[in-house]
Amino acid sequence: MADSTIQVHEMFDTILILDFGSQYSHLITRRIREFGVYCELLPCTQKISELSWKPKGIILSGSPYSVYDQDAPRLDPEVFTIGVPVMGICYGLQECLVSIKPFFGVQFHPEVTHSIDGKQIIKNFVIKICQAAQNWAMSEFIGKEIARIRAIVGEKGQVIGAVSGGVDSSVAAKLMHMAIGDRFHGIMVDNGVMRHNECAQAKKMLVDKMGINLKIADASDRFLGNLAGVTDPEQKRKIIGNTFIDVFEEEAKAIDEECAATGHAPVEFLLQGTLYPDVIESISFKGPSATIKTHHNVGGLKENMKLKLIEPLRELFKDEVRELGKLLGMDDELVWRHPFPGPGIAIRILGEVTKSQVEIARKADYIYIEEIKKAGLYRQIAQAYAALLPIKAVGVKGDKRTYEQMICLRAVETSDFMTADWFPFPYDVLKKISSRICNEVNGVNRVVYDVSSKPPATIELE
Ligand SMILES: Nc1ncnc2c1ncn2[C@@H]1O[C@H](COP(=O)(O)OP(=O)(O)OP(=O)(O)O)[C@@H](O)[C@H]1O
Repeated sequence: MADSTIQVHEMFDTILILDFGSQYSHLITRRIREFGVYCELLPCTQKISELSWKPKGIILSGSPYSVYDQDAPRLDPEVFTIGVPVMGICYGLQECLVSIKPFFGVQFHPEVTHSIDGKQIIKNFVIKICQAAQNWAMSEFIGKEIARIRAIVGEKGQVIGAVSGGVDSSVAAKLMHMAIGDRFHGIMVDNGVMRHNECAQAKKMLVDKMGINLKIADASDRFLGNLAGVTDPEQKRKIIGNTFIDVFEEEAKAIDEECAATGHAPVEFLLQGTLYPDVIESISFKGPSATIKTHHNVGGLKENMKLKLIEPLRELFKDEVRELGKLLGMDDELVWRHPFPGPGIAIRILGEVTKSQVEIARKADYIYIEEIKKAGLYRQIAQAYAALLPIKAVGVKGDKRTYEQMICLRAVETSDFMTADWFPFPYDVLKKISSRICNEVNGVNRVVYDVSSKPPATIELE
């Protein structure tokens, strides 16, 4: 993003959290945002003199280190000289003690929900002591972000972006549309392994209702052609990833040529729906010798695309993106959609991915999700899908013996997708789903429910 443009921490009073590597540091950020104050997390190695902005207050996080460890991370002493209140948590508190400067501190984790009144302690510090304004709200963010995008892109700039139909890229695309209209060119790639009606629905919502300039590139035959004969999960992912890049780059080139032919500026920017957890993951302190990993959302786009990244959601958490989606007029269906992997149904069909296998998996998945929604359980479940197991078993339909494949249902509850439990469905719901799938999906005579937690299983099958 261009350095000269105004950043979010310049638009809102901001609390700075310096991260010493505690696994809870991101929770401090969440807690502060929850009571309407903007905050950002930076690694503890951040030099205060190199900050281009002034925080309203600084919080020093905990750490897996002891302050007595030889390679323990050290605080920049300037933290105490810029005239803002400082609060230390655990390790952060001990760092303050070493510095013998005025500060506030606690020797426990107020940010975790188990700490009684922990949130209140943080709130008192941020609002009463730092006097930070409680104006961090998505309704405020929209206008400011649109102004920021306009400043970055300029009067004539053209932007492209991959839109999956998921909440992140859709919200990012909508913001772009509001900021620069049809100078944003969205590309949705139909990879042949999307869910039932997915592209048509996305078109209805994003193009017809929200007015986003979105092209749906039908490359389904190309993807399925490249996947023919492939059964290895990693191979499948790789093929889909590479095909995606090829298609996206071809479409981007076509848009660029069209811009040139119509006398418009060339495409200079690439929109990405990166969220704050990705940013935290890439910048948080992982020890003195750890290298910093950069996160790329649309991974693998070739260097020679030479596009500047534009990431309007990079300061937001998922629930903030959902709130934004609602404010921007997206319906609940889109805002609350379960995550869907880029390689789509291809990794939910074990073995070879063919058109007919995709049809079976797609239909079963549609019925499954429809019944989950009817039972009012969709929002309680973090992710649910039907997978196709290419093993055959004997069954009987009508008076006839069948020898057909199996559908495996998966549904999990989780707050962070790092660990997950299988969802305890009421029996009658499972019964209805199973009966509908066996009756309505040709080629299937058995339905099983996956009762494995993560770990040792993963949420997806491949
Ligand atoms: N079929 C597709 N067509 C166009 N872009 C896609 C497609 N699948 C994935 N992408 C792009 O890759 C990004 C990462 O995909 P991923 O499946 O990890 O979704 P995500 O990060 O949860 O975001 P979203 O909520 O937008 O789907 C998407 O945000 C989008 O930009």
